[in-house]
Order: sequence, then C-alpha cells, then structure tokens
Amino acid sequence: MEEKKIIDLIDEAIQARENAYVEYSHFSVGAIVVDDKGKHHKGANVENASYGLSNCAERTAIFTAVTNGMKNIDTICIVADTTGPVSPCGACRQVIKEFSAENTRIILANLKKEYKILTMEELLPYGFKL
Ligand SMILES: O=c1ccn([C@H]2C[C@H](O)[C@@H](CO)O2)c(=O)[nH]1
Ligand SMILES: [Zn+2]
Repeated sequence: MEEKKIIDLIDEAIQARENAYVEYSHFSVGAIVVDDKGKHHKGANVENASYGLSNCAERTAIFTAVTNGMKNIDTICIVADTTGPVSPCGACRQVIKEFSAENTRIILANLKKEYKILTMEELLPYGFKL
C-alpha cells in the first residue's frame, strides 16, 4: 500500500477517535475498517460504568462493517496516543481473525503517525479458527 494511502487511513482513524466515549480510562482509540468492496467503516471505543461492557474501537468498526455486509477485512487501521504503534488487546485480535483473509493488512499507529503493518499471523500466531 502506498505511503499516502496509509497516512490518509491513519488520519481517518484519528478523526474516528474524536468520538470515543472514554469516561473511565480517558484513553481514546480510533479505527477504520476498509472492507472487501473498498468501503470505509469507522469505530471508536465506547466505555461503560460497568467496565467490562466497554467495547474497543477496532471491534466497533468491525461490527459496523459486518452489519453493513462486509465478509472480509481488506485493511484495518487502529490509532491511539501511545509511544509506539498501538497494540490491540487479545479479544480484538481474535475478532479481527474471524474476518481476516490471506491478504488482510493490519495497520497499527499512533498520533505521531508512526506505524507498522502486520499480517494476521504476525498479530495472532496460532489463533483459533474453526
Ligand atoms: O487496541 C485497543 C486498546 C484499548 N482500547 C480501549 C479499551 C478501553 O476503552 C481503553 C483502555 O483500555 O482503550 C481500544 O479500544 N483498542
Ligand atoms: Zn480490544
């Protein structure tokens, strides 16, 4: 993927991050899923007073994309205010895997636009799939 497209996706995820509802952690995360038809779906983390009910940004974006008919993730871009590129939690890695294909790109980034692009196998080696 060309550099400009990557930076544009990071910018889009930074925009999505603006809508994060982070009453408890004050840690905002944004995500963009590009589906197999090239459509973009955004997500932000949405927390709850019952902490365990909180939903991560990447899962919000994936569930929205699936609701809109996505079968496979072409690219997912996740951004947070971290020292290096953000590291998604284990639950999200498993959910990304569910909708990943051979060529799915996973872009992890921070607000300084430092990023790394991983394959599913790199993000979740030996992950569970039926
Ligand atoms: O990759 C990540 C890591 C964390 N969070 C959220 C969960 C919680 O709302 C907050 C702090 O963990 O950040 C995400 O949305 N994505
Ligand atoms: Zn998560």
